[in-house]
Amino acid sequence: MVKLHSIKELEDQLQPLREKGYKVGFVPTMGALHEGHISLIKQAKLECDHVIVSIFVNPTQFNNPKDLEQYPRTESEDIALLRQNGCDFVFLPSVSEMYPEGHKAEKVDLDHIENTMEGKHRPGHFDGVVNIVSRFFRLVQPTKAYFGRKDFQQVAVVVEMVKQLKIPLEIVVVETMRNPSGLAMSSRNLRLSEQELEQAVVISQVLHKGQAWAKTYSPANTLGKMKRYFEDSALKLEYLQIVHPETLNDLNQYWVPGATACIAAFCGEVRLIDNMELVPLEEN
Ligand SMILES: Nc1ncnc2c1ncn2[C@@H]1O[C@H](COP(=O)(O)OP(=O)(O)OP(=O)(O)O)[C@@H](O)[C@H]1O
Ligand SMILES: CC(C)(CO)[C@@H](O)C(=O)[O-]
Ligand code: BAL
Repeated sequence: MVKLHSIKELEDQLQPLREKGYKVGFVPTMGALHEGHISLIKQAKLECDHVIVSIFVNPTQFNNPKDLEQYPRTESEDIALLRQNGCDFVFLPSVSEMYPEGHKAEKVDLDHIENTMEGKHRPGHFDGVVNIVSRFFRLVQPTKAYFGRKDFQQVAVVVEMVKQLKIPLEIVVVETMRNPSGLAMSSRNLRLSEQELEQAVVISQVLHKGQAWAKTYSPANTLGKMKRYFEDSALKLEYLQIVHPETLNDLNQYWVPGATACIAAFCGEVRLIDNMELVPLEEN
């Protein structure tokens, strides 16, 4: 595996591959890698000739400075894991490499998908995501880029961004990997105590309950039941919404294919997100 720190090194390695017409798969991450990230890399290896992973804790997408400061950083373990899993290149740029003086973010109109859930509760978050992901896409120029469904709204934002900026690549969405307890794998899980790890399971439990209730009740009534169930937990709910999979509008009376429940909650000081499709296609 080749370690790359500068844009010049990146370009020197990738340009010859592009000229030969190889398919390049790109997996952007913020490090503290776990099996969820590895599933993205495995998918990329199946579909592409070369796989490049970036590790960059992007300061512009953190609305909370404490969250940025405490974001887990495990670079040497990450590198070992990437080697074991056959990653070809890892790009580890510095902040000044990604945001040189005079850097201008590309502009995308996210109005309808940004003003809810993560966008609403983390002001500026998706501007930061668009800023860095568009920059990575311009530099890496991958054939395909891989994102986890765990960050459901991020996928919608990136798909919209690629459409508006007309970036020629395919976005591949990979299912959420979970611990045996059901808890969605997440780098921030590293910040949970043993007790919090157990308490956090209520997030996936309420989503599964929602799947069952959705068979009988309307979206609004399902949501009410889910919220009441969650009230008894040790976690503090930030939002729980049932949304249309493309517009991200809240659903009320009627189900649509792909209707998805999205949740953000604090487990102690750690903010966790998860989501689950409540109504699969074949049931509509
Ligand atoms: N459990 C998971 N299953 C599948 N993909 C995942 C999972 N967790 C994260 N990813 C994906 O990995 C990519 C990089 O995410 P990131 O490095 O932020 O990790 P993370 O675990 O989401 O961290 P955190 O949520 O604590 O920021 C994103 O596309 C994200 O959706
Ligand atoms: C896509 C991403 C790497 C951009 O910093 C980040 O938002 C993430 O890890 O999901
Ligand atoms: N995986 C989402 C990145 C973030 O929380 O900023």
